[in-house]
Amino acid sequence: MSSNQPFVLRWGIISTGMIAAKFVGDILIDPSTRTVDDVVHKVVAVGSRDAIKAQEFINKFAQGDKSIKAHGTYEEVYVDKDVDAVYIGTPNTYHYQNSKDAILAKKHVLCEKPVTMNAVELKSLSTLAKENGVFFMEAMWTKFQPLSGALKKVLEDGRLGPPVSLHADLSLDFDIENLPTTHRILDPMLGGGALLDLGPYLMVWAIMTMYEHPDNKGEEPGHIATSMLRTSTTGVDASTTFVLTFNKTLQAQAILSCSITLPAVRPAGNIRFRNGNVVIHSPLYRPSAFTVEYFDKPGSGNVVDRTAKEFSYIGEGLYFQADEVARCIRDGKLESSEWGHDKSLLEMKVFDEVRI
Ligand SMILES: NC(=O)C1=CN([C@@H]2O[C@H](COP(=O)(O)OP(=O)(O)OC[C@H]3O[C@@H](n4cnc5c(N)ncnc54)[C@H](OP(=O)(O)O)[C@@H]3O)[C@@H](O)[C@H]2O)C=CC1
Ligand SMILES: O=C1OC[C@@H](O)[C@H](O)[C@H]1O
Repeated sequence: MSSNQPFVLRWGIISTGMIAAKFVGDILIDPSTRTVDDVVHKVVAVGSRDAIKAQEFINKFAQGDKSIKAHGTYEEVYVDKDVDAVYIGTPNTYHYQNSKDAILAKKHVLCEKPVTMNAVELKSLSTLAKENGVFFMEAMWTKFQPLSGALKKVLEDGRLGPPVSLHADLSLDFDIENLPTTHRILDPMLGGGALLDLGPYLMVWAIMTMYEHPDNKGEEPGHIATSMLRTSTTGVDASTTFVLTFNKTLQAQAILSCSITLPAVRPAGNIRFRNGNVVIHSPLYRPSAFTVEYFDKPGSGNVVDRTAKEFSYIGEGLYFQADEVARCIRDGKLESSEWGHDKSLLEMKVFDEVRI
């Protein structure tokens, strides 16, 4: 329960890469700027494989705050008694081991997407987190943006009827011809490729529009079809398309594409319902707007009512997921009800099947 004093969550940051910097920049923004007054975030430690890098990171992204400890190993963060929760921003293939080490040290964990490399790893972490009584969540920040909450309300009010199809495309041109093959997006040893990098966002849209839809009653897709194009250099997938067919309680398909060699498509998502459409703006990981269209009668395609909803906030919007972590920990929850282990597990199971 909230009291007059905000709940302070003390974070330890694992790694000093690009997204760790953005995460720290965001959680240090005054929560009142997003009308949040019940939780606040404090960075108390940064861990890098190199202590000098950790200190440089603090100087650059946390205004050189002298109260933040710079650790030269990740292990020092896990055992730091001042740390409540650990944020993991390492490459994909390290998520399992880093999360496991943090959980065994009894730290709560927010781990970057994709949470693990496969379903087996995730199941093991999920069990371990529960055994150790700690909160564990994939950093699926899109789910916690205000736009996602607003869309959920639109879907739940029932006026659109059941979903029929979702076409979603998240493409980003990484200019892979000019990247070293050791870059995280190309290197199989770091979990490179379009599916693992961009696929989690496609899954969040399929989950929001179909898996979570009240008419779906929690059923997983009954069929998955897939196709991949691989890079000639390292063999990771350059472009992947997969189709999830929800044929148990819904009669609906999510047609999902991602690419690391193509520019973004606009709009990035189109959800079709019996009674209308929802158009999602690009980029799918942080859309700033969606448009809801209603038909004159079911199935007609004749739009008679159109409403655009726009969202803006300062920073990147990575703090909304951190607020969820803080509230769950404050309230003694081991999982988020919005992005619990079941949803990450569905993502991992789908990815396992897509890669067969
Ligand atoms: N939510 C989002 O919007 C985004 C999420 N991501 C996710 O974040 C993760 C990291 O991506 P990003 O920040 O772009 O990656 P970077 O390459 O910029 O940073 C990764 C960091 O991980 C640490 N690290 C540990 N082991 C290795 C290794 N063997 N090789 C390279 N780095 C290593 C390093 O920190 P140190 O040297 O300090 O130990 C490094 O700085 C990925 O899982 C990705 O999917 C990425 C971009 C955006
Ligand atoms: O999570 C991500 O979102 C944005 C992209 O820039 C990035 O490659 C990806 O990891």
